[in-house]
Formats: sequence, structure tokens, C-alpha cells
Amino acid sequence: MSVDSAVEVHDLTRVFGDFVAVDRISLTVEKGQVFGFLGPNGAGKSTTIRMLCGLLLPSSGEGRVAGFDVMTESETIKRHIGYMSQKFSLYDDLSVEENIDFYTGIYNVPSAKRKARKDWVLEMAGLTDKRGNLTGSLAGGWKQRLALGCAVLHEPQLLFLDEPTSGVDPLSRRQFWDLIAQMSHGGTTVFVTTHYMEEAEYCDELALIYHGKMIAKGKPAELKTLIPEDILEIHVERPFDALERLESSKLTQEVALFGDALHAVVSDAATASVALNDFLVQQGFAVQSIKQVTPSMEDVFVSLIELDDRQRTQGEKA
Ligand SMILES: Nc1ncnc2c1ncn2[C@@H]1O[C@H](COP(=O)(O)OP(=O)(O)OP(=O)(O)O)[C@@H](O)[C@H]1O
Repeated sequence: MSVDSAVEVHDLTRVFGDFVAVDRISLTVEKGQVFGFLGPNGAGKSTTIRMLCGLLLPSSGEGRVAGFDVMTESETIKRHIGYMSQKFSLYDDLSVEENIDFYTGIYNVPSAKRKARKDWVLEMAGLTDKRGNLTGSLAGGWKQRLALGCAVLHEPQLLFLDEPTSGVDPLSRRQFWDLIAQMSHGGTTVFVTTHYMEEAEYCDELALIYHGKMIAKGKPAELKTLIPEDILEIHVERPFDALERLESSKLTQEVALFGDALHAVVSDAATASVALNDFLVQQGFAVQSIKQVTPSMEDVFVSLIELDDRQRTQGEKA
């Protein structure tokens, strides 16, 4: 393992009975990176993160997390990392401050450091004024920042976040990602899972997992070059109706609503934009614009997942 790697694992696999939940995943996370681990529900993200955190023993594979062996040193790994799961366990009937005190004890933060760490968490989470409030009375975004603070009370250099932004409002999600960026600038390595594809843009490095297998990895900009198709953004009146017509037209490989526009996946932008414009006008739609755009992370992942599905179906047929 390189001294610059916070995580380096090879062929990590986890089987539940006959079911292979994680299938030979290999990945390296460099120190200080924000590493995004993405995939749809059920892809195997939580199972992987739990193996990396020492919470679940891999069925096979090898590697090191924070310098310790994933197969034999899970207890040591647990002490050297921070982990925040989707269902983070804060005590609703304790105040903000009491929750922090509780986790300070759990993580054995030395007495001399306790006050400073508590103040840091309150400040970081924006909860200094709410320190005496019952945790159960806090809105989702505050709770989530408090949970993050509690997960890093012992100042781990490596932090695992499993769908930390699930179910909170867009503004709180944004603020949460600002906190992740701050920690990363301070030298903490962050391994984060999400199924919000647009959040991938905030990561230095990404891996996409599907049906337990890694189907792509790289920097966001690199992944955007992987899809062979072009993406057209179409601004048209009555986009919903236009979407239905386009879906049945077979002029696009894929078409979806994207904000108030449509995104169409086509093999050649120049030819397709003329054909799509003619079709929509002929169908009675007023087209405002059709232009080629850089694929969003969501476009990239939808395309990669569909490619994988096609290969899987062909494999089954063969
Ligand atoms: N203890 C278990 N026993 C049996 N199957 C399991 C167990 N844990 C997970 N699985 C299965 O493994 C697959 C991957 O689950 P996992 O929770 O890792 O996915 P995920 O990508 O984190 O999805 P989600 O976002 O829904 O949590 C799922 O099909 C799940 O049902």
C-alpha cells in the first residue's frame, strides 16, 4: 500500500447466502481526497462501506484501511476512522450538548481536549446558540450536521459517510457538502456514498457501483468523456407532452426531463438536432432551442448503467 493511500483494497467481496452483494471491488483512495461512491439503491454501497469500516467481515479480498488490514484488524480500523451512517444514532431526548458529551465518551476523547472539541463541533454545525435545545426538536439539516460533528469528535483522518444527505432539503445538502470540502482542505480523507448523482460533482474521484460490481471510476471530468453519445438540451413549450411524443418517435436513444428542459441522448448531435426540431415542429410544438451540452453526471451514470444492462442481457442470451 502506498503511503499516500488512505484506503487500498483488492477484490473485496461479500456474499449473503447465495447472493453476491459486493463482487470483487478494488479501489484506492488517496489521502485528502473526497472519494464519491455512487450507485442506485441496492447496488452494494452500504455493504462496501461497512466492510471498509471494519463493521462487516469481507467474504474474500484483501487490503488496508488507514494502514490496517481489512481482514484481520477491523477493531483497530474502527478506532482510527469516523463513520456516519444514513440512520445516525443521535439521542432525540438529549440536548445537543449532551449528545456531544455522550460521543466524546464513546470515542475516548482525552479530558483536556473535550471542551475544545465540543466548541468546535457546535461552531462547525452552527449550533452554538442551540446547544441546550432538545435534539429531537432540531430540523433534519441541523441534526445531520450534529451527527457529522459527533462522528469526527476524535479527529479521525479518514471519514466514511454513508448517504449523509439522504432526505434533507437541498440547502442543507449544499451546506453539508461545504463542510465536507472544509474537512478535506484540512487534510481529512472523506469516503462518501450517495445516490444523488449531481453530488458527484463535488468529489475529487468517483466510483460507480451497480449490481455489486464497479462499472466505472475516475475523476468527474474523465467520466464525462466515457459516454460515446451526445446530449442535446431541448427547450420546448409543453415539455411533458413533447417528452411523450419523443419517446414514441425512436429519434433518440433516451430522453428525460431535466429541470424545465429535456435532455436527449443521441448518437450524433448535428444530425439529431435537425431531425428533432423538424419532428417537434411537425407535431405542433414551439421549439425555443436545441443545443448540445456537456453531459451532467446524471447523464453519464444513466448511460453507463444502461450500457451495463445491455451487456448483461446480451450475456444472459449468449
Ligand atoms: N445482511 C444482509 N443479508 C442479506 N442481503 C443483504 C444484507 N445486507 C445487504 N443485503 C443485500 O445486498 C444488496 C446491497 O445492499 P446495500 O445496502 O449494500 O446497497 P446500497 O447500495 O447501500 O443501497 P441503499 O442505498 O438502498 O442502502 C441488496 O440487494 C441488499 O438487499
